[in-house]
Amino acid sequence: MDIADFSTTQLALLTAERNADITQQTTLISQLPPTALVRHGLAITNLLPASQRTGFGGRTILELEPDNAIVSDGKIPPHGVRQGDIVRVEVQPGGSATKKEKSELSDNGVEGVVHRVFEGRIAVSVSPKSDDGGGVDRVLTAGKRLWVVKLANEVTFSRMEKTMGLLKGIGESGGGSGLVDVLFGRRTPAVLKSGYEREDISWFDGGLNDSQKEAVRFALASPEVALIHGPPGTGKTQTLLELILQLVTPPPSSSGEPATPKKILVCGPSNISVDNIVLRLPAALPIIRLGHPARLLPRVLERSLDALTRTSEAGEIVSDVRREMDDLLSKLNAAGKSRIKGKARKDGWSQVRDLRGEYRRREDKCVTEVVRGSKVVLCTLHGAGSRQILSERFDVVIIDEGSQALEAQCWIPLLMTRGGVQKLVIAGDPMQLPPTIKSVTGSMSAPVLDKPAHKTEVPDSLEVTLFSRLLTLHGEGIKRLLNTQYRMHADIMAFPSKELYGGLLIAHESVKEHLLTTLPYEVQETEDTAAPVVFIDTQGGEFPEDVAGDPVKSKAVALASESRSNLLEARLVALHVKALIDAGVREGDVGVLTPYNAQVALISKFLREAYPGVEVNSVDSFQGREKEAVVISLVRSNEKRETGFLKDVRRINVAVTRARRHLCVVGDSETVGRERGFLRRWMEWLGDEAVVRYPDVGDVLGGWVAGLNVVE
Ligand SMILES: Nc1ncnc2c1ncn2[C@@H]1O[C@H](COP(=O)(O)OP(=O)(O)OP(=O)(O)O)[C@@H](O)[C@H]1O
Repeated sequence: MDIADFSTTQLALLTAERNADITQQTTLISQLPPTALVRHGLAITNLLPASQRTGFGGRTILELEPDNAIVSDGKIPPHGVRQGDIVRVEVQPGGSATKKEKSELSDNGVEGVVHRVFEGRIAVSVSPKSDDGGGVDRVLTAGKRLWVVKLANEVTFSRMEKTMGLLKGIGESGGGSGLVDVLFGRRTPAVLKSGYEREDISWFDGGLNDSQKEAVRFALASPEVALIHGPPGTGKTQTLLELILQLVTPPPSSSGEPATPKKILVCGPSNISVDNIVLRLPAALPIIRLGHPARLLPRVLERSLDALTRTSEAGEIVSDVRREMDDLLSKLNAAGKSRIKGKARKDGWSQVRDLRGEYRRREDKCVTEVVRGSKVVLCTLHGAGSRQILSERFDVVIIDEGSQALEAQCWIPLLMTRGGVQKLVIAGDPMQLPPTIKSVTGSMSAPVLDKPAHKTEVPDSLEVTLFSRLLTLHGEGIKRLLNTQYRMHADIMAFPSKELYGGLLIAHESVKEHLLTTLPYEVQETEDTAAPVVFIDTQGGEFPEDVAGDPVKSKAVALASESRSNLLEARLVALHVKALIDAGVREGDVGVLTPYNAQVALISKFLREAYPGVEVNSVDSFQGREKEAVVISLVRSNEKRETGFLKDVRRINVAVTRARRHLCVVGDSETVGRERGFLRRWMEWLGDEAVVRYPDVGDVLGGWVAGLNVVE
């Protein structure tokens, strides 16, 4: 495949995606009133400044609280702003503000990352660069109510574009390193050409199953590239942990010579994917987790740059500068009579800027020392482009959850670090959901599996992941399948295994027959708790879907807000949840999943009061997680037999494979089964293998509200 062609196409696709992202966000922000933006999870209104201090990297941490004149309990009302989101803090426009006034307020705001979200407080971290224009000061001294608006994350795009630019340069100059050539099919991977020896390995984790051991062996032996295919619950992370330990503490060679440990960069598409590994690595291993402290799990912070630089000697000098800066900031922020004004204020801010520069320089030096001393560096794929590791050289790059990463993201650790990466190992599962794409481009945008048709074909959609492209390019020989899963009852696993994993999945002894009735606490045996799979079939048209959404004309807004729901089906779901909980299943062990956000909202409303511990979520947001009992609401039931979102087999796969001991599917087999292929076969399978119920609409309506104490 031509490298330059590939990167040029990627650049065009990334531009389209960036534009779609910005258009959607800005259209929503400019067209919807603040209340609707809050409802869409895009903003928090009515805030006041509470405090300001200096955080890691000289960032200003700005804390905001709800205005007590508006909220009586001191709590921020429900919102969708999460830790790690990129936001702008602005003076809140009044109800009658014109477009021009709104845009001025926006220009005067300041951008940052959400550092922490508490019930009654939100902390935003503003980098020195984005505060160069004095935005924090302007916002804080405005004396007005503030709001926080979520922004499209453009930084991610710039880094991917930069990386694709580098790749294009490599292509135009006629080729790359051994690894780059293998990744584009210009060279055959050595393991495919000459095979490899199955060496005896002394395992750190003796409990690995045979397929996991084989995957580690293969990844160690392959000089350039190895794919580890991990279907749901098969221990991808467990396998990668072993691989990491083997790479950093290799056994001596056969002649007794000590082997050179490899320096490894471990990445994942999300912070949580990286933190999951950090938490499971031995405490004695010198590792470092890079990343914005705002985005790391609290338990991971002690292995973060922030913590490790503080505890080093050089870190003490850095702390002195930080203290000096904080003193100055608190003087500048003083209100009332002691408020510094005029020239003194201007000089004060210029001194803060100088101190920030000094702080960063010292911190950089300290960071370089800490990174150099770590055998394993862990960060997001995006984070691998951060300046803290630009000058580091890594031997091996390991990517977890590779099927959820854009290919351009995967190139960041390979090209943005100092060069010389010899080997790439990717763990993933192309049968689960790929990264979410907003732009509609190319033939691959239809909900099909993300495989290019031919090995020389340049992918025309961002949905084609590096994992899948490499599989098409080099064939099955380049991957190893983890075949034993430790999550699902064998009946829950049966359909996905047969349809999507060639019937190769095995349910481990420990889970193969487990049911809700064998949970480690008491659960009554009922028709529901004794069944691994239940299908509540609403066929017959008496449980029709609705179209929900804000009455907004703009197409972008409509697209972002339109969703489907199904009121009667939501009631059936709630009834089933009630039956499980009445039998003794704990609320925290039950999850409700549905592809549609409107249905998530509806079911949440039904269950919130009675069962606050039951998690209701969209399928896409629940990927990577599990519950003992999962109830799936399929929503679609219409005369046109449209199935929309459900068509993507990966979405159904993710939904089904979240369940450990009990799966209940609620849906209309006539609508869903109309779709030829996978969906029809699924409906047939459920009809034959599950405990099937045909609900009566009268039963669902009558007496139900009183029974569940529902808040409608
Ligand atoms: N060899 C093994 N023996 C016993 N349990 C195992 C083994 N390998 C993995 N597990 C267990 O299986 C579960 C899933 O493992 P892990 O989190 O590593 O899988 P994963 O493939 O990364 O998960 P997901 O499908 O959610 O991405 C964990 O509870 C883990 O402890």
